Amino acid sequence: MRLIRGLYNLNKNTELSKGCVLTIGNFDGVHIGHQHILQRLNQQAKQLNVPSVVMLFEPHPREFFAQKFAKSDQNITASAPARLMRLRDKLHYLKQQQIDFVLCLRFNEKFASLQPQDFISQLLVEKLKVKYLSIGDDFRFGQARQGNFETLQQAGKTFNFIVEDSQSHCFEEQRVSSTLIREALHKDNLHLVEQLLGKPYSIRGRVVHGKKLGRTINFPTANIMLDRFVVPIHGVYAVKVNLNGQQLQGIANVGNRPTINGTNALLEVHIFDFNQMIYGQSIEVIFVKKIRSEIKFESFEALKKQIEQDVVTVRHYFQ
Ligand SMILES: Cc1cc2nc3c(=O)[nH]c(=O)nc-3n(C[C@H](O)[C@H](O)[C@H](O)COP(=O)(O)O)c2cc1C
Ligand SMILES: Nc1ncnc2c1ncn2[C@@H]1O[C@H](COP(=O)(O)OP(=O)(O)O)[C@@H](O)[C@H]1O
Repeated sequence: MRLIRGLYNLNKNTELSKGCVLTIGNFDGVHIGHQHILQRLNQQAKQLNVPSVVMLFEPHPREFFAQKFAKSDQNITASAPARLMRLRDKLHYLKQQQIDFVLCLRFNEKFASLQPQDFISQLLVEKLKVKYLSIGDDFRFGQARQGNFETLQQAGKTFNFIVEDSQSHCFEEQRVSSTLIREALHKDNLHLVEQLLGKPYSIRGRVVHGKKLGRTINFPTANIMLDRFVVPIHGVYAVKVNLNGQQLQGIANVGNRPTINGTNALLEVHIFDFNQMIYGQSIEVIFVKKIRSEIKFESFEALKKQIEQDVVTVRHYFQ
């Protein structure tokens, strides 16, 4: 899979010169609904003998508009939903789905105000030479969200490309969506989350240095920075850790660490029966079961006692 960032870099890929099959969306979570769409897209790619392309936007359009409204009127508390995953994780799963190209476009004022017809003629027809487009029937695009599914169907007839409704996928009679998964995470129903995602919920990242306090209480924790990523989970979890092809067990905390007056959100994992320096290495933390919420303890000593208990709980759970 190849990642193309920005339209400028599109022309450099000769493989795309004979056209493509395309789908457009945020693909937050790359859940089982998305997977159905991507499988169908790949089928069409094979049939038409062109590469498959996923077009996505950074920031997500809802994040862009939320920020824009927040700036223009301080009284409006606009907010976009927390993402299920960062771009790096999304790309990992899109690669697993054997997508040929991901086209990641910056969603800005200029893009938001494109006329629907320009989006179609300049982007879909001229640049991408789309042969087949899979899109939800609620998709809106272009200035003031004027473009819709019918606009694209009409354009398909004019410019000779197929437009297909990507259709909702249901799980136990509920439409699978990123919102449904966020709700299940909120209720700590990690089992349902796994069923909807088609894989367990996890976060990948590089281990960074922290305050070096963990080792003083015999609970060294590998820290993953979450930066601007507003995580949809919070608290203490039984986890599995993938590190260099090995799967280990451990316990993790996602939060601000109020006991030590932490300010930024962090993912910290103490790996069981493990004693190696792994700073700078990439790990994947798989969330298996929520143990408790994060608490502000009176002292670091009290926190240590609680973590000791948590470890007993998690070890017992894994047994
Ligand atoms: C299993 C576990 C549970 C934790 N629970 C809390 C908590 O409830 N409240 C809190 O303030 N910090 C909690 N922490 C975070 C600790 O404050 C943090 O790991 C410790 O300060 C070490 O930080 P360092 O890695 O920067 O040295 C928890 C950490 C772990 C590993
Ligand atoms: N069992 C373990 N679990 C997690 N990290 C460990 C473990 N044993 C050693 N380490 C190493 O120690 C580091 C964490 O120690 P800690 O004192 O918490 O420092 P920091 O504040 O930098 O995270 C990890 O980044 C890792 O390199």
